[in-house]
Amino acid sequence: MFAPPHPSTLLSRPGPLPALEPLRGRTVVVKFGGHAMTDGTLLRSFAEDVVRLRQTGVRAVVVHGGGPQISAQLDRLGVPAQFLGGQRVTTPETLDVVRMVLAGKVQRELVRLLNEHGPYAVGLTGEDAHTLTAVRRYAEVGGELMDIGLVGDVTEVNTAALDVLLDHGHVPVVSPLGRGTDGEVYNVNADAAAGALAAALRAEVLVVLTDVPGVYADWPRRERVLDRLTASELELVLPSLGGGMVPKMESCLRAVRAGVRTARVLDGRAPHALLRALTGAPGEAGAGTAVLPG
Ligand SMILES: Nc1ncnc2c1ncn2[C@@H]1O[C@H](COP(=O)(O)OP(=O)(O)O)[C@@H](O)[C@H]1O
Ligand SMILES: CC(=O)N[C@@H](CCC(=O)OP(=O)(O)O)C(=O)O
Repeated sequence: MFAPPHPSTLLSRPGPLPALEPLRGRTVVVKFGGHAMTDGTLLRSFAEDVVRLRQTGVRAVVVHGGGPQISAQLDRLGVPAQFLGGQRVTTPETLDVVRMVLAGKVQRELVRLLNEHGPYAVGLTGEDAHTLTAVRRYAEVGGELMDIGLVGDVTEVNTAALDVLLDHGHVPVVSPLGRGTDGEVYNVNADAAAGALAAALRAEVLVVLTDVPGVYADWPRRERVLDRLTASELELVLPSLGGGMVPKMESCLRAVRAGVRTARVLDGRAPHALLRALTGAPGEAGAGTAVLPG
């Protein structure tokens, strides 16, 4: 069986990485979930991988989450965190904290780590330059539509600012917030933001880094991970998925249906998980679940 190259081999020489050559000039959207941001070492290893993509001429876009980090901050402020249908109930007060944590803390930390390697990263939120336009979404609970506040669905993506940054060799780091045409700012699920961006940018690959090795076939049993699914197979599997996996797989489906060649969901808590995923083949250790056209 193929053994993925050890990260130290991947990173022993600085500069372009030959194994990434097929992606040169292509766009790769990486969603880094809050549950995968376990410690500083891991954030550093993630930043190294993204820089490696950039150094190989890959147009890399990072979309970050931060759900657990938002909940921790709300807890510190004594504001209860509440989710309905997998989305955070977002009052105006909660939105302030969401914006503060996403754009002021998580995004800043990623930008700082990426820029330790060179003048690469530029942070922005979906509000900037109308990158993400959103409309209020309601949660469906037991067949009923519930008001969950300032939570949005992405209806439009304007890639103009991202294109300029990518054309100049920058790595955009995008916080999942959206601008409403009604003058509101909306809290957008980070998986949904990443899927919409991957689709609009016609990315080659969407990588979703989370805290499970991929999609478990018999959830909630954690025995067998699916190594690949076509978009049509995924449509059949979607109703069996739970919790946080639903928006991830909906986003992968949206991206692949829009022309993205591969969407992958994998465990981002292993060092250099991103490079391993992009340089290995489906089914290999650490490669996660691949969603393919068809
Ligand atoms: N079929 C499934 N396979 C794997 N994980 C699943 C499945 N269904 C639900 N999950 C849950 O989805 C979680 C990942 O989503 P989430 O907690 O939102 O992470 P993130 O912060 O990375 O977005 C997993 O930890 C797991 O509990
Ligand atoms: C509407 C909604 O739920 N938004 C999310 C945005 C952050 C996110 O999605 O972060 P993860 O990827 O780490 O889960 C939230 O407020 O938690």
